[in-house]
Amino acid sequence: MTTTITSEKKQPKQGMLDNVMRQFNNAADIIELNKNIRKILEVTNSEFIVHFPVRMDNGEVEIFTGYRVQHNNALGPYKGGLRYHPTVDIDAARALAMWMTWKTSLAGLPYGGAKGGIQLDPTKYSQDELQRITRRFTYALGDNIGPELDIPAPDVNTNAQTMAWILDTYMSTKSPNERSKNLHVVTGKPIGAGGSEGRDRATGYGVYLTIKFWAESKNTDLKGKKFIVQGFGNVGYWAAYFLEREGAVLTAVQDAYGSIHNDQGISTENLMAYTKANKGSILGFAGASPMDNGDFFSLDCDICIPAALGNQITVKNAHTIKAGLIAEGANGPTDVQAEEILLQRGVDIIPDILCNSGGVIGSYFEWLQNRNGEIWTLEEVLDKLEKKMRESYFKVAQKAKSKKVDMRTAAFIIAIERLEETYVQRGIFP
Ligand SMILES: NC(=O)C1=CN([C@@H]2O[C@H](COP(=O)(O)OP(=O)(O)OC[C@H]3O[C@@H](n4cnc5c(N)ncnc54)[C@H](O)[C@@H]3O)[C@@H](O)[C@H]2O)C=CC1
Ligand SMILES: O=C(O)CCC(=O)C(=O)O
Repeated sequence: MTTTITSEKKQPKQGMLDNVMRQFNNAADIIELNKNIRKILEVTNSEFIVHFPVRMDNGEVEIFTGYRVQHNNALGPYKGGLRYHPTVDIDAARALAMWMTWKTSLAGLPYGGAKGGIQLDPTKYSQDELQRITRRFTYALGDNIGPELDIPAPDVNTNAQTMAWILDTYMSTKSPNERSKNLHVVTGKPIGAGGSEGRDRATGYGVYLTIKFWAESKNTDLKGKKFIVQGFGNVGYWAAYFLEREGAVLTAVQDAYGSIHNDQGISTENLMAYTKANKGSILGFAGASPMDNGDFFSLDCDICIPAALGNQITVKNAHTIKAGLIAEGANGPTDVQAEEILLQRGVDIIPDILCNSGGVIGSYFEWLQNRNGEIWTLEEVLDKLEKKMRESYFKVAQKAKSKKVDMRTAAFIIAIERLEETYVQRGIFP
């Protein structure tokens, strides 16, 4: 099934899809992208919507809806995470799949872009139920995913365990002789199930690295800088952990349950230990005071790291942000109008497709190891990741300077130009 995404002029809808289309069109206009290639990149290649039944612990059967959108595979197999959240729908999956295409292209990976997930609130289900839901979703997707076709990974509310269930289910559909050739059908697996050292922290480490490169280019030190983090999951925690090790001070955190604040500093390790014992919630942590969610983004700080959901920084709060840098750990946290306000106010933004690209780069390393029968050390993985992220960061900074555009537009230009070159070289649109 192929579905057309209409451009923002035809579809004046707010949300992540509107955002990514505006970002794409802005960069495509600047480089006067070949109109035929533009037509291709404006649409998704394939979209799968599956409804599947799962038996709950109480014996009742519930029907779930899952999505997988494959945006583009000109550069290689589709790649991108799976999200379990009530906001997952076809438009969210389309937007997130498109961001993956730009992200993998920018990072110079041999991948295209995809994303998907299940529309559900995982807090309402037991671990056993989540396992059955994940396995039935994997059967429903069937051979529309695959190690050389489309490779899922963790995203919001999915993790290494989810990937292990997918791997196990997918492998069970293959003949015994084929099973070991399918280890790279998902990345972000537990180490014992074929995962890579360092993939757990790769996204947050990458967020930290881009902030470090920003500081380098501004000739400033991260020591003593105050930062706030929205989302204290995989990305938010690891970003905070590495920044804290550099001497920066975490002063506030917001998650799905509420917000906490301590100007003297919040220990990332203590907070993580607390949330693990507190069903994932930061609320009640003794090392900080609760605060209103509405005041979170306007807190006095140097660096703001949105690492939760999309469309969090909007025209409603962009004027109040005090941070001089926004490092986008999340996908699509800043909407286009908010970005205009922030740029006018001189706030720097490290865009998502650069800032959080450590995750998919880490996934690429896992995929390569599985494919080649190799096992790399944590040190090797983090070294290679730093090298790749440094290259991407300064390429974007250089492009922003030469084209006199902001970092996001520069990142999009690099990503789109790589895709354009591929199509032109293949001779499809001479
Ligand atoms: N996990 C990965 O490797 C990558 C994740 N990302 C992006 O990073 C973001 C976070 O992903 P993960 O850390 O993996 O998810 P996660 O599920 O590990 O953590 C999500 C965090 O966000 C919080 N949250 C959820 N809704 C919220 C709300 N309305 N307000 C404030 N906080 C809220 C949750 O309580 C939790 O602390 C997402 O946008 C994801 O797409 C991007 C690249 C890779
Ligand atoms: O690791 C991956 O393959 C993709 C991670 C992801 O979903 C993202 O970068 O948004």
